Amino acid sequence: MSVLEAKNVGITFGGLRAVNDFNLTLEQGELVAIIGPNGAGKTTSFNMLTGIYKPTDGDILIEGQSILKKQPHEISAMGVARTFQNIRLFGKLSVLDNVKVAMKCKTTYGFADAIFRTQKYRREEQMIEEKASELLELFHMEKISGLQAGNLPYGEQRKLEIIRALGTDPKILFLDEPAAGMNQVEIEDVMNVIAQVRQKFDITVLLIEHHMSMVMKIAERIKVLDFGETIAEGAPEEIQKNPYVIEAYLGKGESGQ
Ligand SMILES: Nc1ncnc2c1ncn2[C@@H]1O[C@H](COP(=O)(O)OP(=O)(O)OP(=O)(O)O)[C@@H](O)[C@H]1O
Repeated sequence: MSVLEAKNVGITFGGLRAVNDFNLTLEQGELVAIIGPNGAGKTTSFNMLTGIYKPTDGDILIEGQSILKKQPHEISAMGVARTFQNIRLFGKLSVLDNVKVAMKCKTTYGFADAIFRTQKYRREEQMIEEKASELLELFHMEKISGLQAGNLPYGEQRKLEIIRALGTDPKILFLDEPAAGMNQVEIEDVMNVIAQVRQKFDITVLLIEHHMSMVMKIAERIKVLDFGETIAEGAPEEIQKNPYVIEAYLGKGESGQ
């Protein structure tokens, strides 16, 4: 069974057809990218796939189950995690606490357990602390785990967002422009992080990215949107040669960033 299946999905805002006839199948462990010019419908598609927007038509299945009637937190519990275009960390909290907060959705203790610090509460809190520390170690951030997240360099904040998303044990990770605003060194770093995520966690990754050189290197398959329509889908080498893509996107001076 596919991890995710979007069938003829579309959404209309007022009179504007933002995404039309969007179809996508993700298999376990795949890394797929969505690209397209500004306003093409990439983020809107992400928002539908993660349950933030309800499509006007079509269906979205995660492991065979429709998400259309589910709330975002229920979809998250089905194994969906995402990062956003804009950084959404708790700037005043430590790096470690940021990861721990993201993992709270995995706890089963109640309010009373927390107030009375029951054994269940202490056991789960310790498990979270250990797992968050392991994740930070894996991505070489353990030495800065006590620093305030808001004081980290930009690239490290973006990396921390990916680690937070991983803390929820996702089956599918949606990354919305993980390399936005990064310099070349930071881009290389985030590419390594994504490669490591796939090696160590066997999860499916769908990403939106404007840095074409990065997309071409790491994606196995690319879907290209333009004015809400899919204009091409295929392996990076096919996409690079596709005349519609060149006209819509690559030809507008956004390649090779
Ligand atoms: N909540 C909304 N209400 C009305 N229109 C919207 C809404 N969200 C998106 N749109 C419109 O839908 C279209 C697609 O926008 P979207 O943000 O998905 O594009 P994008 O490909 O992610 O662009 P960018 O690369 O600039 O982030 C745009 O015309 C946008 O103005």
